[in-house]
Amino acid sequence: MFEISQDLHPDLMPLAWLVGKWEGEGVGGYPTLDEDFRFAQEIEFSHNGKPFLAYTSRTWLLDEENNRVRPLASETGYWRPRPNREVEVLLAHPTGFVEVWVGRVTGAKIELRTDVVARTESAKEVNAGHRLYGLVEGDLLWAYDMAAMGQPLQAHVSARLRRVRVGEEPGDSENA
Ligand code: HEM
Repeated sequence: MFEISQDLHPDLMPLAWLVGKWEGEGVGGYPTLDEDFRFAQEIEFSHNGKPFLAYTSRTWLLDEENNRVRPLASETGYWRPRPNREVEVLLAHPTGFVEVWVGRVTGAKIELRTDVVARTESAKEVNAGHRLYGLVEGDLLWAYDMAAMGQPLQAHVSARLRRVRVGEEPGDSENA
């Protein structure tokens, strides 16, 4: 992630509440899966003074004692604010997808839908997505619905994350 504190670009004001590091737990499932699951998640939003946020998310399967059993999904990309509180998001997934998302920021809520989902020949069938992000009681809540594996758009995962760091951490690069 980016190195040192820079002033937040003014265009980022609608997204400023995301900047920092978040950790928490979530739940997931899908009609094509045998079992629902619980996961741990860490998200980081950072900036380097330019008008976009860099974003990474990592997740781990949780067992009943909240131990991290194995890594699950991860994703990385950029959040690009546009005029009139619109936002464009680019995401890449190690499972063979790249996505272009478009949406809108309304206060401390962001609603996104996929404009484009591209996938490699070996990736599973994912056709569209919808995401909600919101700041609730100081926590980041998010939910992801997907249309995949021949199923209509419906819930796949959702999570509630606590803020573990506000803004940039000076010397971040030393910890990378
Ligand atoms: C917090 C994020 C996510 C978590 C924790 C998660 C977790 C899981 C788990 C545990 C499975 C069951 C199979 C396995 O163990 O790999 C699964 C299946 C799947 N996930 Fe996710 N996922 C997440 C995000 C996503 C995203 C962003 C996409 C699409 C871009 C996606 C697409 C799929 C697909 C297509 C399947 C296969 C369903 C099937 O085989 O029937 N997931 N996910």
